[in-house]
Amino acid sequence: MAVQISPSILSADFARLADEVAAVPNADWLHVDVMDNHFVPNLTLGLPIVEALLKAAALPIDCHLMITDPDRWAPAYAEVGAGSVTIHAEASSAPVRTLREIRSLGARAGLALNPATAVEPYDDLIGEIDMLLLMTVEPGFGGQKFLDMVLPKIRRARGLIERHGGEVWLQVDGGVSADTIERCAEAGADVFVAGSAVYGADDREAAVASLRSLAEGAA
Ligand SMILES: O=C(CO)[C@H](O)[C@H](O)COP(=O)(O)O
Ligand SMILES: [Fe+2]
Repeated sequence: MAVQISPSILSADFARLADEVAAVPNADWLHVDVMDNHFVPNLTLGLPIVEALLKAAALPIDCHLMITDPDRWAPAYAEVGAGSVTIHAEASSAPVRTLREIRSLGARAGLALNPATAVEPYDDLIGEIDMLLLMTVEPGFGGQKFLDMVLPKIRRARGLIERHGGEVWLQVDGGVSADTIERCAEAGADVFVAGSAVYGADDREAAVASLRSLAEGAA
């Protein structure tokens, strides 16, 4: 279970995106939060900016779609070259079809669950995904406080993934920082999204390195 760090550009300076993505060369992924003002009460960016980022960024892009009707919109993100495309279970009416389509277009397929969504009903979907994303804040905004109540679900999700062979990555997103990352790693997460903890730091590269070493120490 290798630790991976995926800085979220939600907390970056949107007027200087190319410089901001270049500031984290030691990360594994670049986490891009697509929000539509419907599924969540915030509007960020969409396909044209993801396409521009794909040209500007050396890192693979991890697209987190917080949008209504991901069944309609998600495949396009895979088609333009995102390395990973994650849809919300709460928003999808045909997750099996959409996840298979994402995979068939060459991207990793992710399924995200809000803090109040139980993981057990998705046991049978584990074979259809490459990554399970557990939200550790309510989706919509960066800089929120980590929800400790999700820790038992991280543990249960890790058990479920292991029963399916252990190949699926377990990502946590929201309030992940030097104060909380060890708890997540101990519980079984292996991919860590961090927005404000990376882009709020003066030295972004050092913030990524320190999060990685804390997670590795606790895993
Ligand atoms: O999906 C998200 C919010 O919905 C973001 O990825 C997440 O909140 C990152 O920001 P921070 O690390 O500051 O909490
Ligand atoms: Fe996210």
